[in-house]
Amino acid sequence: MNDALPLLQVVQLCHRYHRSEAPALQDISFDACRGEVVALTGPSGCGKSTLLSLIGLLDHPTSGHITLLGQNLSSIRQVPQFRARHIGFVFQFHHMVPTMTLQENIEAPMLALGTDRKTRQKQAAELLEQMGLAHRAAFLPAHVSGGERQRAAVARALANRPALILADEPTGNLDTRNGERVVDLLTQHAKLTGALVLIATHNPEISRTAHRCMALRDGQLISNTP
Ligand SMILES: Nc1ncnc2c1ncn2[C@@H]1O[C@H](COP(=O)(O)OP(=O)(O)OP(=O)(O)O)[C@@H](O)[C@H]1O
Repeated sequence: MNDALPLLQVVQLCHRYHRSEAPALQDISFDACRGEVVALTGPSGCGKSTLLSLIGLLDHPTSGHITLLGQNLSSIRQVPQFRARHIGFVFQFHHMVPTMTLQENIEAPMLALGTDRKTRQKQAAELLEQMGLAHRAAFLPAHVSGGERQRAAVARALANRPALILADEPTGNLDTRNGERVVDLLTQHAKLTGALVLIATHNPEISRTAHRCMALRDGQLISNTP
């Protein structure tokens, strides 16, 4: 892909859920580049999660198109593989597999791509170290703190070194200190790897520290400011 092109291009995106009267998204257009941290803000129900789910190939738009890494998402044949390779997700609730240790949870996305065992173990150990979790590698999610679980969820999202991280209220369930740590880790990752990080949030601190803030209201993009 040409590095001068935006990593993500969203063009006239509209989405209407089955049987709902008002559209969840209306005519959304924007570009975003490698290494950017973009906060997506707006009141509850304005369309933030919907936008992330369309960009993350979890749903199909009613109209408009999205280009990621130079590829129109509607033309992608092997969606699970594309998603696993290029997109990392962080949600408000961690969604870790409860019967797997933190190390195993972090290795899981690499296993899905067929990464060999030695590489998986090495990369998971490095990520655990970066997240300050090396001492928790062999613990089950239920046996660590909420902040540690969420950092492990961030590590899992970064495991395949995706070009795009989609984070939906990643600090919504954390206290201020743990929330800041999660955002710092995502920001550091964007800087080091050139990944684009999109964070849907109600947290004003994230909007303040992001490189750019996009505000939605009633499904429309009402501002897009550095
Ligand atoms: N699966 C669904 N079926 C029908 N309507 C939906 C569905 N998911 C969301 N909506 C509606 O789409 C609109 C946008 O919802 P969305 O979850 O994207 O908002 P949000 O900004 O992420 O909200 P929050 O900040 O509360 O998470 C809302 O009116 C919501 O009720």
